[in-house]
Amino acid sequence: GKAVVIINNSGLGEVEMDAIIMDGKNLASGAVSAVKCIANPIKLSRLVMEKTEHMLLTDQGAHAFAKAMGVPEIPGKKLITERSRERWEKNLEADSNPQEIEKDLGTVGAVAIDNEGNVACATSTGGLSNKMVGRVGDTPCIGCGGYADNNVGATSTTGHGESIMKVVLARLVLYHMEQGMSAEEAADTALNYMKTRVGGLGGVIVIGKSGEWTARFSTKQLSWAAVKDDQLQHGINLGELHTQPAEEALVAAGF
Ligand SMILES: NC(=O)C[C@H](N)C(=O)O
Repeated sequence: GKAVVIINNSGLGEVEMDAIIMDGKNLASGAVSAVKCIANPIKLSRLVMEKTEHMLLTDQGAHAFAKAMGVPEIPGKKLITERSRERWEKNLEADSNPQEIEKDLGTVGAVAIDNEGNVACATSTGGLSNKMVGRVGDTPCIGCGGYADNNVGATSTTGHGESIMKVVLARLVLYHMEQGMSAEEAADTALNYMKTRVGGLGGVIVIGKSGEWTARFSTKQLSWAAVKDDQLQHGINLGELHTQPAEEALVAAGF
């Protein structure tokens, strides 16, 4: 059997977030795990990267650091959407399947390249619904939730965290690119390995050092968008691809 779950967020309904950011130029990175009441965990991760000698701060120490840096705390309830609250409640029912990651839509990731060939990645998540208190997922772990190296490219991942950690998914994608695969081939090969080796599903966004990019996933959907030369491309389902001027999309979104 499984270990007895003593403390579970199922009872608390609170949000604990993990995040990472990485700079491909010097392999610097910063991460936070198990933080609550922080509006922008990636910004806090960036402060860990830029203002400390360390790479990952967790829980109480991360909060003390946030306070010292003047990062305000927000009410935890502000981080909870109606949809995620409903899911949490549904997962409390005896016949529920909280492990189902297909609907864990709280993870946000980004990869980028500038005109000097510097790449970077960032990932932020509330993790899996109804997880144990103190459970840290893949997202803040370097090489799992993300990795960036100017010599290869950058990746940000989403999906079943425990599976992602087993295969060190972000670094695995970049490894395949180092071995000569295209970004797309590398993403598919790594995701397929995770599926066949440990039965885990997920998605990755990838950018190569020469600017080629891809969004690939073994889950049913992945919401992705990319901007290049003022053109916006986006999709959700397999094979879905829309293109429009970025300017037009920004106006439509109210910016
Ligand atoms: N939906 C997600 O991406 C969850 C995240 N990878 C985690 O396991 O914490």
